[in-house]
Amino acid sequence: MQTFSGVGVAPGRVLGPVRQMPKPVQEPAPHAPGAADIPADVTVESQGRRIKDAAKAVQAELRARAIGASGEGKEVLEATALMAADPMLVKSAIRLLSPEAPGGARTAERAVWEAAATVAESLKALGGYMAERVADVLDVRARIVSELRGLPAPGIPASDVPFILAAEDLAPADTATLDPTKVIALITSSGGPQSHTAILARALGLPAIVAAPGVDGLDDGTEIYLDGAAGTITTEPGEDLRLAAKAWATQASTLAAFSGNNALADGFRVPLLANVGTGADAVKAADAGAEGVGLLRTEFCFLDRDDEPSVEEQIAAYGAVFAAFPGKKVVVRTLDAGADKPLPFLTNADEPNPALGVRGYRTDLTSPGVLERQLEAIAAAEAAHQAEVWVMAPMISTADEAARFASLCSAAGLRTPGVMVEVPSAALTASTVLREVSFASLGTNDLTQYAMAADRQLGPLASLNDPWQPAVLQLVKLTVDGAAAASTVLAGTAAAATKPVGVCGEAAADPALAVVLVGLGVATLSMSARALAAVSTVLATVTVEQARNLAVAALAAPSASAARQTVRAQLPILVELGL
Ligand SMILES: C=C(OP(=O)(O)O)C(=O)O
Ligand SMILES: [Mg+2]
Repeated sequence: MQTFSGVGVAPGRVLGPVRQMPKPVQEPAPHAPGAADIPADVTVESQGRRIKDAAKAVQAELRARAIGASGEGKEVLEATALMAADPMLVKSAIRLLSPEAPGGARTAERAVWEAAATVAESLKALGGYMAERVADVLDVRARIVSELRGLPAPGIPASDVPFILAAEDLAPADTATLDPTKVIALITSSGGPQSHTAILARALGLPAIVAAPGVDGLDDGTEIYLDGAAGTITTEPGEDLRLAAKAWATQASTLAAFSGNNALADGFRVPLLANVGTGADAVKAADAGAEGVGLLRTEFCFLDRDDEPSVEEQIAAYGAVFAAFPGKKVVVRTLDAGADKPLPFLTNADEPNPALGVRGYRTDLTSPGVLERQLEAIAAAEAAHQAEVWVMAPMISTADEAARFASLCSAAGLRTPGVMVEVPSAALTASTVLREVSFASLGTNDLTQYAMAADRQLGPLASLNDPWQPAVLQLVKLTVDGAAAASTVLAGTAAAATKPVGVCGEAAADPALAVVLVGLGVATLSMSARALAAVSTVLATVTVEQARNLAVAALAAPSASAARQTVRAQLPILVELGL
């Protein structure tokens, strides 16, 4: 028996076989003309056959997976399968094997790599629908090269049986193909509690542990037990752990669904909203009872793009979200590109320190016009739907930035501008920042990383990267107090109404921390739809006065773990529900 420990980021106790996420495909070395790395018995013909066979094998595999898939996933697999046997790709790769090819003969792997790059370039130049196929060509290229090398195909492994996905870390793009009926839990050797692996796990309701060194070395098929609340992983689980997993499965299915009208024990209303990335997410969130959307991560609509989406494409993407929430609030966040979410048309991949770089609202400095076009699209989508649209900018650091963003919103006809408070300077100066806008939403993921100077993606810094850190709770309090002060200063003016402060960082999805946030004066909580039921069930057990007392206790604690323990000890429902 072996045990591993990491940081539990999504609760749940499950048992199952491990499947490792294959490592990303490395670019084959360029073949230097005249170099003797192609053995004499390897003929152009034999290499050509290898390429054809590899392309056919990839196509057959994708077709087989398409048969078992449905909806959007099926379409993607079918389109990629077609691309795999594209004669243009195979023929141009075979041409590059010849010693007469410009630059000399290549290895089969290198020939496929370069031929696909050329196909991708020409598709990109054609623009529109063709340009959207670039990602498929590059995916096919990686699959054919892996097949030639005898390595497993890149991406989330296909499997007929449910499994626990192990990886070093997951990129946001990997997550598009993750099938929650097959992947029952996630474990990673690196990644922090606020990394996108963690966010995804919570969105899908999958138990997850990050920063567990060694788990990326577990053999495929090894049976493990994991406890996502405790952050522990055990191989060769005994009868006691099997029973624990069974008990959790029974309990999880009995948690009451969210009623869609969240209130504390004394009737005090705290609307629970959802964090979404696409129209499909929004539909699921509405079905789960979300009272609106507290964070539409617009960059998630365009993560696979390397050019700016047109205004029409944006209108369609945002409209799909608004359509799911007629008459309800939808808070749209303008593009938050950079650091863990690069968008090639906005961010520079060579920045030495991307988390402190040109990201979020700051990309307006280097790519002027993109923000205005996005606001135009949001306003047009709003006009076509019934949702009550609020708009906020990510990574606002100063009152001047807030004022400029508000004037851009007003020029676009958007009436409710706001800011994310995720940079400590914005929390510290909330009383002036909030004078410029109508609301704030605390992004506790980034607020924690910047307050603690700890990269949110780094496993070894996970204990610093904890929103229970009293320093982070102080910044939440300063923001709420600043918003109240801004409202008082503006008393008697048209902008005097109380400026609401919500939370849309992952802190809101932790039911115990949600109680503290409400006690600190936060007006709304936004989270992945999966967390709504647990958070509302726990909030319903406290009055606003009790929540305030727990907030005082958490603020006074000397450490994150002491704050967590103090509060959890007062919330017996957590143990009852296994949270
Ligand atoms: C909600 C947040 O935004 P993201 O996780 O997308 O950076 C945050 O930083 O808390
Ligand atoms: Mg953020």
